[in-house]
Amino acid sequence: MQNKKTNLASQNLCNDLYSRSKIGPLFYVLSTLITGFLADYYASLSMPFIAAMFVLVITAIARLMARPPQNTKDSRDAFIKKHWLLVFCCVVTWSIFFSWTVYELGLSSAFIFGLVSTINFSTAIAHQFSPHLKRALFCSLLCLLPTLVVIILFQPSLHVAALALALYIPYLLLTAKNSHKEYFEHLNNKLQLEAALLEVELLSITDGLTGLYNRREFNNQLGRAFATSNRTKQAVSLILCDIDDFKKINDSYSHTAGDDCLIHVAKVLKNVFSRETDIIARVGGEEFAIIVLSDSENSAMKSAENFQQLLSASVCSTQGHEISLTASIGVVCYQAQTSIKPHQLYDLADSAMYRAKNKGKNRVEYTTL
Ligand SMILES: Nc1nc2c(ncn2[C@@H]2O[C@H](COP(=O)(O)OP(=O)(O)OP(=O)(O)O)[C@@H](O)[C@H]2O)c(=O)[nH]1
Repeated sequence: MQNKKTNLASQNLCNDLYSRSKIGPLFYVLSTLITGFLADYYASLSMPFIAAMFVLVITAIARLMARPPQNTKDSRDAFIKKHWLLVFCCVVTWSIFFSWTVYELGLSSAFIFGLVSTINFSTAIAHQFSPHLKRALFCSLLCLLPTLVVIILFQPSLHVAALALALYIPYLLLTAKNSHKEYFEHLNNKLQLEAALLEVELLSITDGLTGLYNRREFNNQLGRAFATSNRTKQAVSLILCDIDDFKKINDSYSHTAGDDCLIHVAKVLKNVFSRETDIIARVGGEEFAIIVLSDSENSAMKSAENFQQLLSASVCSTQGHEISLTASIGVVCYQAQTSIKPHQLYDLADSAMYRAKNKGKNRVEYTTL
């Protein structure tokens, strides 16, 4: 269960990293283009500008194309590492390009535009990628610090901008930490809700005592089996089985012992009807139904007889008693070409089962269509 939750969390982290990373690369490319235009790098065919554009376009394509894997934890971990490497590449490229622009031009329209872009990028990284807090903070600072250092060392006229940037850093660190906390609170709630929904879904289709399907789900499954049979032209057999003299068991040993007997019957049924396509349901108090797909009439009959013999040869040990059980069983086989409805098949199996009761119980009766 814990493992499943960890897997779901890691899949969510992967998917979120990808979806939050989709738009960012385009802005790096756009901002570099505009800064380059404002700085007049087009006319001078500036090499740092061309190199930055080249790297940013390539990493943008790589970020968009590397979709999150859906299988193993190792492949998800590898995806996260690779994706972060690409984010790192974008940030370093922009950071070097803009620091160099600041170094070359000082105060200019390219500086103002680039500075706002730098603040935007560092904020977006710190918040959008806050699930991976350390990496997010590292890249966010990597975006800001080189520009800050260049301003301090080489552009004394821009020291006010450096002061604003320096003041922004602690604010960024604190809010990123909050985003990280909120992300995991939200993820935890989401996973808990999904798990609760799954549990409710499971409860709505199973019988609480035996863990088999309940009557409602049995009806759904029978409808589906009919549809499959009509499509594939394979036979569907329906087996109904009713525990004999169950009232006596309850009366002689207690209702709890009766419950244990029902669990015991479910176990024997699971042993006999163990194919993946076999559907076993508890359709009444001491009544069970089995849908056997793609089976010949004979083999469904054989399985039913096998179950009847195994059950009568077994004992249910409960509360210091060894209780013997038998069942009366009715079998009917549906061929796709026969024009009957699922509920009519059920009635036919039911009447076969009552024939077995009337003929002395602990036996299998078969109805031919
Ligand atoms: N312990 C237990 N008993 C149940 C449960 N559901 C139904 N029963 C009991 O199953 C018994 C069924 O009794 P009957 O319908 O008379 O059938 P029977 O005694 O098996 O007799 P035949 O069907 O003729 O063999 C009743 O006493 C119900 O109370 C359950 O979940 N647990």
